Amino acid sequence: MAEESQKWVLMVTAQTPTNIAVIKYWGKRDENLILAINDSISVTLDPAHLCTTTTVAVSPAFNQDRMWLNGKEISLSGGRYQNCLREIRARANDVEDEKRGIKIVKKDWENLHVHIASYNNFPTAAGLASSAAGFACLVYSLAKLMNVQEDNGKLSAIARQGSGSACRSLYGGFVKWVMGKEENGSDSVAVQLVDEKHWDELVIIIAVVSSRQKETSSTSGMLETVETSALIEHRAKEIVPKRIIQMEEAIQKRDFATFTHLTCADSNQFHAVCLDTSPPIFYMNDTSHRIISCVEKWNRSEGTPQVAYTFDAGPNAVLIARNRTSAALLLQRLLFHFPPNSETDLNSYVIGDKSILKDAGIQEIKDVEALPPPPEIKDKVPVQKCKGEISYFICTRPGRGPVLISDESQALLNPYTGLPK
Ligand SMILES: Nc1ncnc2c1ncn2[C@@H]1O[C@H](COP(=O)(O)OP(=O)(O)OP(=O)(O)O)[C@@H](O)[C@H]1O
Ligand SMILES: C[C@@](O)(CCOP(=O)(O)OP(=O)(O)O)CC(=O)O
Repeated sequence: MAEESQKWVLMVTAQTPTNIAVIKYWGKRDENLILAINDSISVTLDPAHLCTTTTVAVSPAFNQDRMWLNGKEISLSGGRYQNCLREIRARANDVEDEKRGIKIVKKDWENLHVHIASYNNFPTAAGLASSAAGFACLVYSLAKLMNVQEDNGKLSAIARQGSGSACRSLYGGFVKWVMGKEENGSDSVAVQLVDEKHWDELVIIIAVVSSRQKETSSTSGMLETVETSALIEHRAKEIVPKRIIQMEEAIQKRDFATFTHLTCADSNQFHAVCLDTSPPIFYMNDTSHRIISCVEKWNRSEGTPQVAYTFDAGPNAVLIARNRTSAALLLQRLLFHFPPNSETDLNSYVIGDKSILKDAGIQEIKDVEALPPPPEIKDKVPVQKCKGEISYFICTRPGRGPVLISDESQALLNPYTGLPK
């Protein structure tokens, strides 16, 4: 280590996407290593709309590992953070910054401490998979800082130990988490099925459902399911393996009808095993059910599916439309059924890729008010409008995997002090 200049701070900043499973992970065979009881498949969401940015720094001046999440210091003492930090440190290599005269040799990493600052550009712990983007970004940025020479597949096995779903955020496009067979989890890794350009006409609309409900965390929920549900074993052993094969084929062929059938069926089965848990776990609420019925009615009336729905451990709907035209028609339907509260402006009600709103012919609130009932419900009275049940919509698309951010102005830590800016 360059003893003469004890004050240097070396930093790396990275950005990592979140992901939504279309074949769900639910249930572990090892709680500590986070090993799943079935394979899962997800789509990575465009980091332009939902992502984590993390800056990691090392300096001989730091006397302990510290982390700030969304500006607030949090403890790193939890087992999941410790497992990720230990696994990354064990793979660290020599790092040299010749210009600044900094040299860290492999064994120095055992004694050097890190500072971590992370920011989610979407609500944390709100059922939008912040832990997935968060742990993927933590592992990816630390690996770059410490010159870890492993590919993203190997890094995914470390991110997995932070949160299972995080392993799938190491890649863009469609990603499979292979559950693996090894007891030490070395073969429980993420693999990219196709990149984000393969099926780029898909449009994703997330309905963030207003909810004051206290939810059961995914971690404890899936543990209770494995312990008490009679259905979960059948799902993991018989149903999911077949669906994984079919889903991979549907993705390769861009077969939207099969994709929709599998995505909706798997989401519904995941919620069915939650209901089969004792005590039962309710993640979806009445609003979620209303969204399902709106989509089901529309898909049925069209003959060919226009949109797939999937729900994680919460009431929020993730709706995957076959193309921009279907996405615009979907948004019209969603805004018809779920108009914003009078105090909410349209600009903050539909966020992300607002061009979908334009395609839907909606520029202002009066355009929402003027929306006619969708034809598939026209003759069925009374038409139900549920004002204020949705907090907001995020329009996005499949996106890329992690990237390094070289623009230092975007770093979250001060380059001289290593403390949050
Ligand atoms: N940017 C981040 N960096 C590191 N850890 C994070 C980050 N964001 C979230 N986390 C961790 O994830 C936890 C939140 O995970 P939790 O599973 O409760 O919510 P979620 O992932 O947003 O929702 P869900 O899993 O239901 O989709 C936080 O308490 C924190 O420990
Ligand atoms: C419903 C899910 O979103 C469950 C995600 O569970 P987590 O990855 O959050 O759980 P832990 O591994 O205990 O951290 C489905 C999925 O993402 O596959």
